[in-house]
Amino acid sequence: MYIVLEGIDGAGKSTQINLLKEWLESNGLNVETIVEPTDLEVGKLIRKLLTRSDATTDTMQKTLGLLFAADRLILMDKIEKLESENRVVISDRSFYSSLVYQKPQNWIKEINKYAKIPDLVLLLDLDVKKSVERCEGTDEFENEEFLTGVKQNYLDLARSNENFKIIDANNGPNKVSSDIKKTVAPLFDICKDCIS
Ligand SMILES: Nc1ncnc2c1ncn2[C@@H]1O[C@H](COP(=O)(O)OP(=O)(O)OP(=O)(O)O)[C@@H](O)[C@H]1O
Ligand SMILES: Cc1cn([C@H]2C[C@H](O)[C@@H](COP(=O)(O)O)O2)c(=O)[nH]c1=O
Repeated sequence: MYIVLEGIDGAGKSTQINLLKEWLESNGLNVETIVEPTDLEVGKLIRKLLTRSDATTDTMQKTLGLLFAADRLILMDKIEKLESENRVVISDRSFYSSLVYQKPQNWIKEINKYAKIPDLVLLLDLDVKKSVERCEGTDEFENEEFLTGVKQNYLDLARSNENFKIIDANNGPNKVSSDIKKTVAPLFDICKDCIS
């Protein structure tokens, strides 16, 4: 099972991944987490480029699109292997991030054609103002105008992809966590009504 958490910057993905992992493990499942961009060479280069003042220009976005796709491709064999060992793979972001942050969409789809489609995408939907407040502002993407477009792109994707579930990320971390558990529980035959 390949579960992905998506959302604009600061939506609470890493907080919720930790809580979800702990809860699934307490229910007897083996869980492995992964993060995009990775901490491998390409991922490190991406993190550096994200702080450049020209990171949102058309040319740099295409460059980043290619780098994100390459960084992601390295992870695909690892995900397959973990799944074959019956591990639940929870990922912080996926190719859907490229579809909403980079463009043009058809080209992004093409260069990500070998990326694995997640079984479930939990879209943490947060108000853009809250996102900007939560972020440190080190990356060029962390501004209200850019993230307003990204949030809309996510909602459009959620509408056209059945593997998406929208979670209201404006609530406190415990409420967000219980909403996520209720969404995930049926996949593993865990009692939904036992979640507080
Ligand atoms: N539900 C919540 N309510 C209020 N603050 C939260 C909530 N969830 C997370 N935070 C805080 O918001 C900040 C960003 O959270 P987190 O790192 O989990 O988000 P993220 O989506 O992984 O961020 P990024 O996209 O920047 O990696 C942290 O300071 C975290 O403590
Ligand atoms: C995978 C991926 C990520 N991004 C952007 C989204 C964020 O602004 C940063 C990643 O940092 P975070 O710690 O997850 O906030 O990169 C992107 O534009 N395209 C992608 O494919």
